[in-house]
Amino acid sequence: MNHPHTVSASGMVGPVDATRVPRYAGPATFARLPRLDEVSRADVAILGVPFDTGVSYRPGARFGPGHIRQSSKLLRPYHPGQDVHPFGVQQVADAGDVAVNPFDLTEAVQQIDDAVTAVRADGASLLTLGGDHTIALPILRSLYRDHGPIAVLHFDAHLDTWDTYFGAPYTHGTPFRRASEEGLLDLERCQHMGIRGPLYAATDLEDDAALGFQIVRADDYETDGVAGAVDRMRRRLGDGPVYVSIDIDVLDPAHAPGTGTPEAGGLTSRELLHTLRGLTGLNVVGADIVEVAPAYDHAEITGIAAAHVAYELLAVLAKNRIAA
Ligand SMILES: N=C(N)NCCCC(=O)O
Ligand SMILES: [Zn+2]
Ligand SMILES: [Zn+2]
Repeated sequence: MNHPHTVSASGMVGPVDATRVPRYAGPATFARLPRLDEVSRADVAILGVPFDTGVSYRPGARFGPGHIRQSSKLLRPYHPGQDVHPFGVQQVADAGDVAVNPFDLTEAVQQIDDAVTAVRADGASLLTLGGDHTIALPILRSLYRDHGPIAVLHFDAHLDTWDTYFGAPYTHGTPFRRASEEGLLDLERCQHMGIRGPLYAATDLEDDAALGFQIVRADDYETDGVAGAVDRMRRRLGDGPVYVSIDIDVLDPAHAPGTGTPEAGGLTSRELLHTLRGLTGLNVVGADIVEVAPAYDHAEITGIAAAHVAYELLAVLAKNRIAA
C-alpha cells in the first residue's frame, strides 16, 4: 500500500501526514520519510548500518537501525526550538540499510566505506544509524577523501581511543585511535563530550590527548552546566569541517538503557539535545548515532532518545542550509 507523502511549499517530499494516515500504519522509514529511491535526490540521507561484530560486551546493536526507525514515528514536521522545518527546507530521505558481513570484520569495514561513499556521491549529507561504534572508522575514511583532516565531535561515556581488544584493531572501543593514526583527524579540533566511568589505566587519558582529543566530562556538565559545555565545544571545533559521532551510551542508563556498555552518571536526554542545538552555524559534514541495542530497551526509551537526537541534528543541518 502506498501512502501519500506531504510536499512542502519548496517541493521537498516530507513524511506521510500523521493526521491522515495513522502512524502505526505508515511506512517503516525514519520519521515516515520517503525512501531514497522515491525521490530524485536527497540533501540528507539516513543510512542504517546493522552491524555489531565489534562489540566487547552485550551484543544487539545490529538491530539499532530498525529500532530507531520504529521509535521515530511520532516526530512532527516543525521544530519550535529552532523555528525550522527539518524536512521542509531540505530533502531528507531514508537510504535503507547496508548489507554488512557479520562474520568478517575487515570486509564489513570496507563494505561500510563503499556504501557511505556511494550514498555521498550524489551530494547527500549522511546521517548514519548504527550499529556499534566500529562503523565510525570507515565513515571517517570516506569523509577524509573529500574534506581532508576533520574534527570529530564525539559524544560517549567511553574514550574509544583504546588500542586493541584480543589483539583486534577494529572494535567499538578503538575507532578513534585508528582514525587518528591514519591521519583522518584534525588533531587540534577533536572533542569528547560526556566521558565518565572507570578506565583501564591513567595512561588512557594521556594516550587520548596525544591522539588529538580534549574532554568535556559528564562531571563538567554538573559544574559548568550545558552552556559551559557548549561554549567549550564551539571554541574547540572552530570553523572547519566537523563530524558528529553520538554513542547513545553518553546518556545515563536511565535515559538510554538499551545499549551494550552502559555506565552510570551520564547526561540526560535534555542535556544532549540542548548541546546538539549548540552546533548551529558550525560546519557539520556528517553524523552517526550508534550503540542502540533494543534487546535491553524498555518502552522505546532509548529508541525515542535516538530518534530525537537524529531530529535535532536534522534541525541543525536545516538551519545551516537556510543560513548558507
Ligand atoms: N563504544 C562503546 N560503546 N564501548 C566501548 C567500550 C569498550 C570496552 O569494553 O572497554
Ligand atoms: Zn560508549
Ligand atoms: Zn562508543
